[in-house]
Amino acid sequence: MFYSGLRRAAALARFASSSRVLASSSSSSSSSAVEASFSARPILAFRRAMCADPMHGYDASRAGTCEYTDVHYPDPLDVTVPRKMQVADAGYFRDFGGVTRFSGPASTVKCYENNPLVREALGEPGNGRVLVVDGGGSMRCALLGDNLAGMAVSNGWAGIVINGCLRDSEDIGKMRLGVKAIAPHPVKSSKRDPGMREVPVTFAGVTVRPGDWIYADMDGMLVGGPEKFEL
Ligand SMILES: O=C([O-])CC(=O)C(=O)O
Ligand SMILES: [Mg+2]
Repeated sequence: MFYSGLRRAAALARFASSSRVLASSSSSSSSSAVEASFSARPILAFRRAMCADPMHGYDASRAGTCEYTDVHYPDPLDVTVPRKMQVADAGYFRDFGGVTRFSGPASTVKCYENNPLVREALGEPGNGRVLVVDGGGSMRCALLGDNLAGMAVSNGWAGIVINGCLRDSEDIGKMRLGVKAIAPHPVKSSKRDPGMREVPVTFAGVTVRPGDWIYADMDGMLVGGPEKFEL
């Protein structure tokens, strides 16, 4: 306890002195991009200072769901405050991919216990998109497996979010792909009923329209609308 208190105090002192250096040099014409980003990003600069401590191994440049909600989801209890983001219900998804932090514009599939359109979508160039599959929350079969997930990786999809199940979860966990789903299930889905592409889908307390930006990490999932957010 005592040592961690000292460590924190040292990190705070480093943060204070680095902010003084940056503040005094920011008036000069030689301000670097780092200094510019410091003034725009005090929270990230603070994290960077904390990270100078080798005991803290977290990512100093993180801009994840917590930082986005701090800025764009101002008062969680005041329902009259306008929101720029929707936040998915807690505990709805589990992370299954080898990547847990991903973002991109959504492409959507709506289907029920059938996955031909999931295959069709993942066979297209992903260009960093996130495939959002509303499988109606069925717990009776899997809408994604290792073959389809492998196609997603090869075709450049950033991630897949499934309101339903997947299989081959051990293999998917080794892939360079973000995947959120409800649960694993060993049974594959039918191939008879295609379902629908690029329609609005609603689950986990959020509505995703095609083109909406998805931000996902281990803390949750945000839907940011058609405009991409940068911190
Ligand atoms: O084929 C399916 O429907 C799911 C599957 O197992 C895979 O993608 O490997
Ligand atoms: Mg399989």
